[in-house]
Amino acid sequence: MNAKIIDGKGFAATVRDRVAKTVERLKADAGITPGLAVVLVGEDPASEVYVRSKGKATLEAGMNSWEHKLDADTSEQDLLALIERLNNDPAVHGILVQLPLPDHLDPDVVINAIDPAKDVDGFHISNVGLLGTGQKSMVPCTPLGCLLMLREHHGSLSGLNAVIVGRSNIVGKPMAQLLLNDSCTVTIAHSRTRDLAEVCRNADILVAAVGRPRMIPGDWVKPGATVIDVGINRIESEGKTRLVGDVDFASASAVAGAITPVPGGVGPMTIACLLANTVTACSRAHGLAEPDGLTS
Ligand SMILES: NC(=O)C1=CN([C@@H]2O[C@H](COP(=O)(O)OP(=O)(O)OC[C@H]3O[C@@H](n4cnc5c(N)ncnc54)[C@H](OP(=O)(O)O)[C@@H]3O)[C@@H](O)[C@H]2O)C=CC1
Ligand SMILES: Nc1nc(=O)c2c([nH]1)NC[C@@H]1CN(c3ccc(C(=O)N[C@@H](CCC(=O)O)C(=O)O)cc3)C=[N+]21
Repeated sequence: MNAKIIDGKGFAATVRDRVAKTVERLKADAGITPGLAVVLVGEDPASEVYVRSKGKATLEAGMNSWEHKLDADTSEQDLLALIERLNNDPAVHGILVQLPLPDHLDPDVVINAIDPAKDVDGFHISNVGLLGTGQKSMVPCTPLGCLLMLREHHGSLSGLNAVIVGRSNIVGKPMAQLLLNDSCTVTIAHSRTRDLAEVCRNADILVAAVGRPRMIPGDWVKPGATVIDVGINRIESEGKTRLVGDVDFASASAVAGAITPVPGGVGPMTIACLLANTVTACSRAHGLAEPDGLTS
């Protein structure tokens, strides 16, 4: 193995520490405690795990945390009523509605009901538009975490060829916007892309956000490239479930210059950035200076 392993877990601990220090300052100087409300509809086991770890991380950073667990058959009206209540609650600075939602709920309607200033996921159309035009917004946590790791590793990203595999609204598209804002030359690939292997081989920065276990092998990776593996896939191996990414780590790490592992890469950074966004939202709500190094 030649690649440097980008330690997302370690970097996330640093970000969380910075968040905790900012929270302490907000409490001491302004008497404000940032607060995050997470809404979970239904009983998806993976979502329950994420929601629990988000709640734990929020409390550890010294912030207030609220979990709203609703039945799988909750009506749109009831969910929108809860969001309205959280929008109007001054103690709540961030609202996250865990995705995916049950099929009878339209995620666009639900997300766009969140006050954009409290939309710590950065999924509201206002935030998407602000990011797309290079204005101050709330930035989606997973792409923000990837960007912070890339900047930490490379310094400037200007002029680098970035290829993102995946065009979802929550990962691929905002990742492309952020890398474009940092002056990368950006290609977004997806399931209809022709000769994906060749497209990937052109990447100085390769971001995989597909949801297919170990889909990207080492011979798609340009020697020395930086590989960011967003994929979180649960697979059965030797009678146990384990997590693997969208990149075949064994072969890719022999070629890449640097690579994020799964677990311990992008996932922990996502949670750290959620905390960072909550503190940013709180600071903006009170007209206070924003914490340094925690936004795009
Ligand atoms: N670490 C973290 O914090 C997070 C991890 N994830 C993980 O990241 C992965 C992606 O998530 P998400 O963006 O929500 O997924 P989506 O399913 O919404 O999007 C997947 C994308 O991959 C593309 N794709 C599918 N198959 C292929 C293929 N064979 N070749 C090329 N492209 C393909 C799809 O193309 P098309 O549009 O053409 O269908 C689509 O654009 C998942 O494993 C998810 O669990 C997600 C969020 C946070
Ligand atoms: N509104 C919304 N916002 C999200 O940000 C959101 C969402 N919905 N739905 C689901 C995805 C997925 N996601 C992850 C967060 C942390 C880890 C994480 O911490 N992973 C650990 C491993 C955790 C484990 O062992 O299961 C790691 O990669 O090391 C993974 C995935 C956020 N998402």
